[in-house]
Amino acid sequence: MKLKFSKMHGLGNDFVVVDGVRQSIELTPEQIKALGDRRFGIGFDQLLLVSAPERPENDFRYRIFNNDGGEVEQCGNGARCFVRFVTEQRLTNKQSIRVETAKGVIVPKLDKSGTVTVDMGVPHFAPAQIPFVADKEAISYPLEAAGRTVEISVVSMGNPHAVQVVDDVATAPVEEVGKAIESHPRFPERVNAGFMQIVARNEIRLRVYERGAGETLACGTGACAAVVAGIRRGLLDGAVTVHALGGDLTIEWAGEGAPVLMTGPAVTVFTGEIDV
Ligand SMILES: N[C@H](CCC[C@H](N)C(=O)O)C(=O)O
Repeated sequence: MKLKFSKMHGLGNDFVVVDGVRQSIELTPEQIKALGDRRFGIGFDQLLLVSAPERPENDFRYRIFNNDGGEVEQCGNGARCFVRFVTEQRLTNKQSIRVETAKGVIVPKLDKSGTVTVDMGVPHFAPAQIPFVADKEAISYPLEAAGRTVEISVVSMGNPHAVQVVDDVATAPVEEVGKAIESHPRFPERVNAGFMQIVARNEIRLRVYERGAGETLACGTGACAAVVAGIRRGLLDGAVTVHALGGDLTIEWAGEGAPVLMTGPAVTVFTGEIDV
């Protein structure tokens, strides 16, 4: 079968985006892993599948697969690429679209300058995916990982994040500690591990060891989770600039019960087709 796709990225977090509206697509986890291989396949951090919505009031459905083949609930950088994709592919002429995900509806908006702002929904702090927080929700928790005790905040943006504050992201043990946190027994569905350096009350540097993909150049939901954790810890306020390895995002959160707004770029590198 010929699979048409776009290769895209949000700050170097890269994606293969597939139109599942005009193509009927069924990919197994093994096929997704093979497509994601950076030597033998196309290569990506995540594969994004665009399809028709289940409810009439929404415009699209959005399925997200890490390059380990596993399906997950949410992807922030992918949401920005999603709206650029459906616009470029003339699947919609709307500027702002309602997109169904596994954990609720997000609303990406493509503005004239090509920047995208996404309402990423309301963060949660005792998600069912992470049972140990359910009965004693706190701002942060001690966690034994890779032979050391770290203090993590748990934030769900639909997908789960464990965020810690470090003195300097450049020297943070992201590979060793991130890997240990990602597959820690306290996270039965695994977790994304964020390492945040506070630069100012409206500025952080962030690295994320992503569940199912390893460290990426940027993580949109990770940036949302880090800013929410920083605000809850009393370290950040207002609109926060997040410096990821691949570039900058702006994250805004007005506090408990409010949605998180993420603004940043989305780039199409090339389109192609491949036999699967
Ligand atoms: N690795 C994540 C999915 C991709 C999230 C990231 N690429 C983003 O931009 O939010 C997870 O397993 O929950």
